[in-house]
This record gives sequence, C-alpha cells and structure tokens, in this order.
Amino acid sequence: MASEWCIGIIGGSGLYDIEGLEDEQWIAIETPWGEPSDEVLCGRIGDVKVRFLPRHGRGHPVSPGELNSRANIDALKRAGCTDILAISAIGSLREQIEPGRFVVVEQFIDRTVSRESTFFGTGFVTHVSMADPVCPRLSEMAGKAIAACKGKVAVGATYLAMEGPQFSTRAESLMYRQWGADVIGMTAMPEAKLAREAELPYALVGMATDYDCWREGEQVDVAQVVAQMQSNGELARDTIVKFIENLPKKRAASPIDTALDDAVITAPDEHEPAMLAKLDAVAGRLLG
Ligand SMILES: CSC[C@H]1O[C@H](OP(=O)(O)O)[C@H](O)[C@@H]1O
Ligand SMILES: Nc1ncnc2[nH]cnc12
Repeated sequence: MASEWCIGIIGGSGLYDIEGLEDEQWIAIETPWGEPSDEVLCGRIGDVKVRFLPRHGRGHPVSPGELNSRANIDALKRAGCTDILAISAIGSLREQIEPGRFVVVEQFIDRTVSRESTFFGTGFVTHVSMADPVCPRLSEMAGKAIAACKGKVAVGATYLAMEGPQFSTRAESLMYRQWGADVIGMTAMPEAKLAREAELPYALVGMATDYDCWREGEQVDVAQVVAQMQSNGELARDTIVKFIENLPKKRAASPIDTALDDAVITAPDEHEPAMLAKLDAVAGRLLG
C-alpha cells in the first residue's frame, strides 16, 4: 500500500543541524529507553515530513560508546518516521576511497562490545534478519542524490563498527582490511540493528574523512575529521535535500516495514507485560 514519506535523518560528526526546513521546530521526545541524544528537529521539505536528530547531540557532548541508540531510534519512530537516512564520518580502509568521497554502505561487521543492541529480551524474544542490513531502495536513491549534487561516490561498501572512542591500532586497521572492510566508524552499530528491529528501512551514507592508520607513517586525528567534515558539510546538506526532493510522490511498502512478522519466537501467553509496554512504538504495529 502506498503512503506518505516521513524521513528521519541522523546527523553524524559535524552535522548537527539542517537548514531550510519549512515549519521547523526542535521537539523533545520521551522514550521508555531513556533520553535520546537531543531534541528532534521536525519540519518538512515540500510534502515530505523530515525529522532530524544529531547523533551526538548539538555541540557533540555524547561519545560513541555512550550513545543511547535505542532511545534515538525509538524517538524517530515515535516522531512518525517511515525511513532513516543516517550520515557518518568514516575512516577509509581503501586507497580508492579518498577523503572527501561519499560512501553508500551495504554491509557491516560489528565489533562493538558494550552497547545495548536490542529492544527485545525475556518475555518477547525476537530475532530479526540482518543478512541485508540496509534498505536497497533508500541506498540507491542516496547514491543518485550524491551524484546529482556532483559528489564523488562509492557504493556497496562494508563498514566496520569499532567500539572506540580511541581510534584503531595499526595492526587492527590492517586486519580490518584483510577482513574485507572498506570503511570504519564507531556509531552505525547497533543503530542499524535497532532500526531493523523497529521496522524502519535504514541507509547509511559515510563521508570519508581520513585513511585511518593502515598507511605507513599516517594516523588519524580529530582535527583531520573535523576539517574534512567542514569542507564537505555543504555538499552533505545539499545531498540530503536532493534525496528528499527526488523521493517518489508516494511511498510503496517495503519488506522491512514488516520485519518482525517472522522474528518473534515467544508464545503470546509468555509475553511479559512490562516489556510489551516499552515496545509500544517499536512493535506497535504487531502489538496493536
Ligand atoms: C570525530 S572522529 C570519530 C567520530 O566520528 C564518527 O562519528 P559519526 O559516525 O557519528 O559521524 C565516528 O563514528 C566517531 O564517533
Ligand atoms: N578512522 C576512523 N576510525 C573510526 N571512526 C572514524 N570516524 C572518522 N574517521 C574514523
């Protein structure tokens, strides 16, 4: 069934705001999972509703390992989002992904270790598929929007999510290359997993800011990341606007909209009422 789009944008390092939304307003959203990183900027571009959340909060107070991704995704779902386009600063693990290039991510390797990575648990045990972790429709439209804005783009990349907050050792960086990772960051996991659990199609556009440290004699620092994000900031904002302007008028259903249909294993008479209460937004479609 066709419906309206409501696009959630998660802004990464260097992207704490988007300009030019009509009827814009920062709104605080409460969630059963605690506080999101910030208020959500709600507005629209033409007929498309837009909800923008700066992943680390305005001014970047929140560290990657302390992000409350459950609250962030729940807040976007509560704010009415149908789909999420996430933006991240990334280190490049490949010569041909030079700083400044945009990267449309297709796969993930999750090396994070100390983060709440599911909405579910005892009383509502659920296993969603992460075989294809991003939404191909959103990813394709994101790639086209970058190209339309004259950005350099690489598609089909594998993103390694590391715990951080320290950058990698040189041995780790070299190992991740051998594993087949193309880019590295600290935030897209468990964000992408949680989006899938919340039945929100998710795409990730990375902006390469550095070559991490796998090249001899080189290492990454925050100044390098910030400088690259500043020089690419306008292009990133233009890309987001182009992506939204180019959406088809109506949103056709996505298989991800019903990701929970074959995922819940707990029998209904074993459901835990306290758990169900917290899932009112995330699994509201199933729980009624
Ligand atoms: C500021 S350098 C490291 C920092 O940048 C990336 O953040 P985000 O993915 O939110 O753009 C990386 O994952 C680290 O959190
Ligand atoms: N080299 C890198 N490692 C992890 N996260 C990053 N974000 C930007 N560059 C990064």
